[in-house]
Amino acid sequence: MKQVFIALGSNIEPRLEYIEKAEQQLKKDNELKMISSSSVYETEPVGYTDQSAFLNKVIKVETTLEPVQLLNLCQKIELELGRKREIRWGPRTIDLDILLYNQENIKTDRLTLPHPFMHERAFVLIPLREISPDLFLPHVNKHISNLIDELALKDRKGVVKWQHPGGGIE
Ligand SMILES: Nc1ncnc2c1ncn2[C@@H]1O[C@H](COP(=O)(O)OP(=O)(O)OP(=O)(O)O)[C@@H](O)[C@H]1O
Ligand SMILES: Nc1nc2c(c(=O)[nH]1)N=C(CO)CN2
Repeated sequence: MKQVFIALGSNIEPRLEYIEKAEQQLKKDNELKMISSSSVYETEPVGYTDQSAFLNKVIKVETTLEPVQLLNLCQKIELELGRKREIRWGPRTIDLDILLYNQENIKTDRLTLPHPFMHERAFVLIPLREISPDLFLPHVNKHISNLIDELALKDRKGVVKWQHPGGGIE
């Protein structure tokens, strides 16, 4: 079994539904077991900023799927949930990014692991620290908490635990 972290994001309504459906689809796969799941965070858009706020979370899974098989599964779920590739870093019903696959380093046309931007994205690091507070990232030689400390304050402030408008905290 390989330990894998996956980031989920959505900024087209119903955002929470897209995230929950993607998680359910992943859980359905026989070769994948859900280990833990962060809270849902509401996050300011990064990169292309003229778009709605995202909901983001990070999950930890164990899987016997090879990295490319896991990417295929993630992309199949993105397609099923109506994901269209229009603007780079633009609005999306669902985005599934593989952050880490064991400690493997991979660089092919289709897949880069660890995810090339994960160490600089507050919307990834903050939920990731919630479920893996002692994580060390060999590819940047840093602990997760050091990476978060190094983020600009405004970037950290752009990531807040999301309150479901109907009541309880997610
Ligand atoms: N670790 C990874 N996880 C998911 N996709 C990856 C990864 N590494 C490379 N890719 C490739 O990235 C391509 C573009 O993915 P996508 O359209 O989701 O990018 P994006 O989410 O807009 O931007 P970003 O890559 O900055 O998160 C995919 O077709 C996929 O082949
Ligand atoms: N807040 C936030 N910003 C983003 C996100 C995302 O998931 N959350 N995904 C992007 C492309 O992967 C680009 N920008």
